[in-house]
Amino acid sequence: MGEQTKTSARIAGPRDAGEGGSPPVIDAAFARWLADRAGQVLLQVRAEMGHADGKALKAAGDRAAHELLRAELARWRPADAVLSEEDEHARVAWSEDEAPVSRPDRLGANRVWIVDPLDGTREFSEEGRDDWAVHVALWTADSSAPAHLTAGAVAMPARHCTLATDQPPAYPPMPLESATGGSIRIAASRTRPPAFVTALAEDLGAELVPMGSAGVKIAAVINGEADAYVHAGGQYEWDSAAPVAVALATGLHASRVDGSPLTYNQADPSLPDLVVCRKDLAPRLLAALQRHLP
Ligand SMILES: Nc1ncnc2c1ncn2[C@@H]1O[C@H](COP(=O)(O)O)[C@@H](OP(=O)(O)O)[C@H]1O
Ligand SMILES: [Mg+2]
Repeated sequence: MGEQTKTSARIAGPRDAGEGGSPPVIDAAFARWLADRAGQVLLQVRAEMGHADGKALKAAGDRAAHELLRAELARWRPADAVLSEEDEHARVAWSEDEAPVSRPDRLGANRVWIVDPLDGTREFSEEGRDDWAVHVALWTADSSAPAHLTAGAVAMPARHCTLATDQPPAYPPMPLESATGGSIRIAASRTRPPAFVTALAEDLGAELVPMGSAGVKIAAVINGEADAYVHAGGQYEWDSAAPVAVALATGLHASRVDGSPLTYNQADPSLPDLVVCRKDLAPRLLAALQRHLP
C-alpha cells in the first residue's frame, strides 16, 4: 500500500496541478483538457508499473487519476462540487432520516463535476487492452433550465481518442447492411452483462459485442461501431454521466431501460441501468426491453 501511494504521489501529486499552462475557460473544453490530463497520468502509471500485479496497478491508476482530477478541479473550479467514484462516501445514498454521513456539498450545489477517474478498471489492468477511459462531466442546476448535464468528456488514452461536448461528434450514419449483415450490434459488458441480454439479442436478431468500460461502449455507439449499449444490474452516476453528455450532444437516444430519463446528482448515486442508441432504433429497442426486463 505504501509503495502504491508513493507511486501515485510521484506521478500525479497535487504539486503537479496546473503544469502545462492554464486550462480552457469554457467548461466543455476544460472537461476535455482535464480528462486528457488524467489519461496521460494513467498511461504513465501503466508504463511504469507494468502488468505483473494487476491489483496494485488498478489501485495505483484509480488513485493517481482521482488525485489529479481532484487537485485540478480544486485549483481551477474551486467553487464547484465534485462527485468522484474514488471519494470515500461516494456510494452512500444520503437521506434526511438515516443520515449515515453528513449531507454532501454536491446536494446543495448548482454546479457538480461528476467524474470517474478510471472507467474499465479491470481492462486497464489487462495487458494489451485499450477499452478503458476517464470520464469528466458537469451537471448544472439554475433557474433557466431543468438540471442537466452541460458538459462531458470521455478520454480513451490507449486509443488516442477523446470525445467531448466542446466538439460534439457527428451523428452516426446508418450502418451498411453489407457491413453488419443487417443485424443490430449491441455493446454489453464483457464481465457483467445484464442477465436478460442474450434473450434480448435473440429476440432482435442482434449480435452482442462485449467490451469493457461504459464510456468505451457509449463511444462505440457514437462512432458507429455498435448500434446500441444496454446495461442493467448496477452502475453509478459517474459510470455514465460523461459519455451520456456526449451521446446527448451528438443527438443520440439515452435513457433508463424503461425509457425514463437519466437523472444525475441524486442523493443516491446508484444509476443501475441505461440504454444508448440511435434515435431510429429506440422505439424497437425499448419495446423489446419491456418484454425482457425482469
Ligand atoms: N453490476 C454492476 N454493479 C456496479 N457497477 C457495475 C456493474 N456492472 C458494471 N459496473 C460498472 O460499470 C463500469 C463499466 O463496466 P463494464 O466494463 O463491465 O461494462 C465499471 O466501472 P469501473 O471500471 O469504473 O469500476 C463497472 O464497475
Ligand atoms: Mg466506472
